[in-house]
Amino acid sequence: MGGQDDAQAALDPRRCAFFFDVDGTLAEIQPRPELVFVPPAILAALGRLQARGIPLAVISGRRLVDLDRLFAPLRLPAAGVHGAERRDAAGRQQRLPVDRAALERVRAELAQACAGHPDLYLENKDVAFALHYRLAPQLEETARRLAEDFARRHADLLTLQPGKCVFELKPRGASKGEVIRDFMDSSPFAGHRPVFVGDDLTDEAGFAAVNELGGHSIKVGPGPTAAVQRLDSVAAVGRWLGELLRALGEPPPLSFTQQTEGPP
Ligand SMILES: O=P(O)(O)OC[C@H]1O[C@H](O[C@H]2O[C@H](CO)[C@@H](O)[C@H](O)[C@H]2O)[C@H](O)[C@@H](O)[C@@H]1O
Repeated sequence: MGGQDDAQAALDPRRCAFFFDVDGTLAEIQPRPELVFVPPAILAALGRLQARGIPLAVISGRRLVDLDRLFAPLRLPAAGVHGAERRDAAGRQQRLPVDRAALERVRAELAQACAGHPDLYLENKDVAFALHYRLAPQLEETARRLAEDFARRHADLLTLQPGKCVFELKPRGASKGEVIRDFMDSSPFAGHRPVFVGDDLTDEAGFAAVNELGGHSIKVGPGPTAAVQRLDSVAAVGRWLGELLRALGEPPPLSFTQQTEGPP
């Protein structure tokens, strides 16, 4: 634990650029994707860090349009769909080139394949597809087989990305590690020490990237990881954000104060 404590103590927020995964990191996992919300105290903390000029971005499997809804009124630099969509700090958007007509054919084929399994939830992200089995855990193997089959037959377009109760088909070349590297080459991130906080398998590429760049990686929750520090929960991420604000001489949002200091 001493190593982790030292690593955390060494984090001077003025010298860092922060990258955050969303589901399971800044927001609690929910039974369905559309039920997710970012706790107000976390939104407030991100807003204050951004207002202080600390470079930060969210790096998510979700689409940019969904991220803007989740983080409103903030409009953060962001990568969506595991890095396939990007918006830099100046608001410029970029997308990995994809064959939309071919992806539409895949979507239709997947929808047909899932029609026999109404308890599987197929999330359509335009350039990626997520097969969710959270509400039907008995269908895990069915979802895995379907996703593996599609990934094999459409390997020119899509790559398999397993996650929490989900098998995703993401565009070839989409990687959280690559997108963090790209952000680190651009203003206002360049010259800072990258810190990435995430919870899931897709985040391991991000942990590897920041480790290689001499940065700091933080895994939320249990499970094997390349990250060098661990936080227990979304609430712990919230308290950690509060510590960053304290280091900047700002009071943490009220609910973090209550969580960290306990009853009066
Ligand atoms: O990279 P992230 O920001 O963590 O996004 C990963 C995926 O998150 C969502 O699915 C996950 O969260 C859902 C809501 O809590 C949960 O129901 C599901 O089981 C999880 O897999 C989202 O729906 C995906 O599109 C994201 O790629």
